[in-house]
Amino acid sequence: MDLFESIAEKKKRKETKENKKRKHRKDDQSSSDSDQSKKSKKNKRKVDEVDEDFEEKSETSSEIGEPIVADKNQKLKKQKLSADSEDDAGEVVAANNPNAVSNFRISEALKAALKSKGIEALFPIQAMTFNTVLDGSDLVGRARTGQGKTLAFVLPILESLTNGPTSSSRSTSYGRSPCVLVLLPTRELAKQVFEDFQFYGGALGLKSCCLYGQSSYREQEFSFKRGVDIVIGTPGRIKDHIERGNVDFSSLKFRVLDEADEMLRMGFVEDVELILGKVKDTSKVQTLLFSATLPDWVKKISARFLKPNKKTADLVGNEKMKASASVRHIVLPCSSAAQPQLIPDVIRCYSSGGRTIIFTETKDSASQLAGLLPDARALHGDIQQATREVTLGGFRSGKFKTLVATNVAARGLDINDVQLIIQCEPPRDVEAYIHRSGRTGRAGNTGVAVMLYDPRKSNFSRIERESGVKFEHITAPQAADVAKAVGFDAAEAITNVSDSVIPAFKSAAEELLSSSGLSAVELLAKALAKAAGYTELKSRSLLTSMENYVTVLLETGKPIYSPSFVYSVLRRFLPEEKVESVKGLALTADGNGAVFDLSDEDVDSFLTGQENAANVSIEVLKALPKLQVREPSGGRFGGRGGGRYSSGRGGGGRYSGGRGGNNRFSGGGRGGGARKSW
Ligand SMILES: Nc1ncnc2c1ncn2[C@@H]1O[C@H](COP(=O)(O)OP(=O)(O)OP(=O)(O)O)[C@@H](O)[C@H]1O
Repeated sequence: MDLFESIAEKKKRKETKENKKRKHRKDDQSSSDSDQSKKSKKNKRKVDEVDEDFEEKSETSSEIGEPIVADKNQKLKKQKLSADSEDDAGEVVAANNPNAVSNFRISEALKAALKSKGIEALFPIQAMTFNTVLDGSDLVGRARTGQGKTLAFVLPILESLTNGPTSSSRSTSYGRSPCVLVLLPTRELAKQVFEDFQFYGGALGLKSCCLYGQSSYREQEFSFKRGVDIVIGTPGRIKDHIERGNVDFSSLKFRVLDEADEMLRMGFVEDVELILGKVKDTSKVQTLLFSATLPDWVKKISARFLKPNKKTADLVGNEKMKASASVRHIVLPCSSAAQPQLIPDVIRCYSSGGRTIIFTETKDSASQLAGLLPDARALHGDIQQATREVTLGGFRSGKFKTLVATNVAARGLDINDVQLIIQCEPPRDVEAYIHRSGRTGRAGNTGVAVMLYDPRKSNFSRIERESGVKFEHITAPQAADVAKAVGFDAAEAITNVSDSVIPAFKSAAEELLSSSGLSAVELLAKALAKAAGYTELKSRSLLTSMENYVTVLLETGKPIYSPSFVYSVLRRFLPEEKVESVKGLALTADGNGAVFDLSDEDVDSFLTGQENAANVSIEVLKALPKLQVREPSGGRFGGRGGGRYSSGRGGGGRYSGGRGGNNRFSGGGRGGGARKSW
């Protein structure tokens, strides 16, 4: 959304969106207004908009196994489908679209289940790997976030068990042992994948169960006693059941590691290895690994679990862009103190009225920030499981629109209408950035990912380099931006108030008009601001996004090599307490200046004071210049302290400043620090 879109343009955009929704509602009248049917609307959009050229992707992970190459000639023509001829549309999809479900060995029951979700064609990763899995190969699959990797293993496994190679040897007796095991890194993701297996597997008469911490052992033990086909869960609880002798994984036919790189990381790999090792004859089990990120180190470890003739399907390959290509990747300079005031404005300007997920590095900061933000809840590992489930359920159903989470929500979670991701600081590693920003812009939708950073402490150039993202640089939304973003909705809210209120409020309105000394337009502007939740609008600085601060540039006519020199210059003509009040001091990339924030009431003393200091110039900035990036000092991502300055190597980019105008400044990125627990 262009921040500077006029209200009229926004009205037009909203009407177009409403018309589209009405059109989808017409097509989708049968579906109940559940999250699933919202997904089917999204899926339907996907089918209507299918227009994929299959190119052969160069394989980076060919060492992991023989690459699967899509049929070079598979070209899908643009589907111009009229929404009201739904059945014809289905035939049209089948005739022209090689990815149409009917072109794959998928049973009628499973086709019907897919159709009920609005799925009539497979996504590329699914189409590329379906036959490989159904025909019995081990597989490593990589596709960007939100590209349908879950069904890429769900569908062929279910078909194999009911109509394919493993159907004849599958037990259907009471008390049977499971033949499929799916391991995931978090409870929420385990529940989400379980729901897919329960829905699609249930359509084929298969039983699934979900195992994760702080859930009832008894129910799980009953499932095992009755017999279950598919077990989905997190390693800790699965290991517990093995140690209690409740479940026998010796005759598994499928082992799946979803978010495989996370599952093979320190802290999981030992349990994963113990669990997968329960299979008696590994020649009889198919092992599938999927993730949007597969760092080089995964190849070595995964070789322990995969057969020599394993296959690879890699839709990311050598492409520079590893993160979601349907997301706007934005960086915004902001001190941690300014975040609670800034974030509500970023949400108003960039969430398009949808859901927002905010990521913090620690559980405490997630809880604290959630407590400071309107309509927000926290999700992290210290929260009781029952509360976590209520929270996530409430977020999915729209009871509240802002979720503040640690990395427990970074991977896999597929939640409808997440329009905005905010990261409070650059994450520890590029994989976290890719997965967090991938909670939006899924299944063909677009989204926005805003990463806040402190120019003095942060360095995101490595994330930019390793993710292939070219960050869009902005500064804090200013009053005019916020008014533009919320003005339309506020105007609509006032327009929608029933005329029946006018007689009751008319005299108060006339009294207000005559006594306020303001014009009708000025009073209405106040009413709009109040309807949007604002009683005042403060300006924000460009460097730290602090309210009632401004950013200034100091130059001395010669190069400036360190912040301490700047403080010594300021002390020549300002009292100590004024010098100490300076915030966020950073050096410009050209080495000739320094920028820092001042409170509004101190600006005059700095500007007049400069006349008493030779060759010193101070000016209030309308936009940030390129800044020097603080290099991490030591370790994989360096420490938070120390660190050298270098002329902005990374992250230099153009940005649309809060007050408009295009200027250049370079980004910073956070130094690392110990791995945070979730
Ligand atoms: N063939 C399809 N047609 C339409 N929608 C689909 C199709 N396959 C999956 N989807 C939808 O796409 C969304 C993303 O799917 P999924 O969560 O499996 O993505 P993913 O690649 O696993 O993402 P991540 O890497 O973040 O885990 C889900 O809402 C799913 O229902």
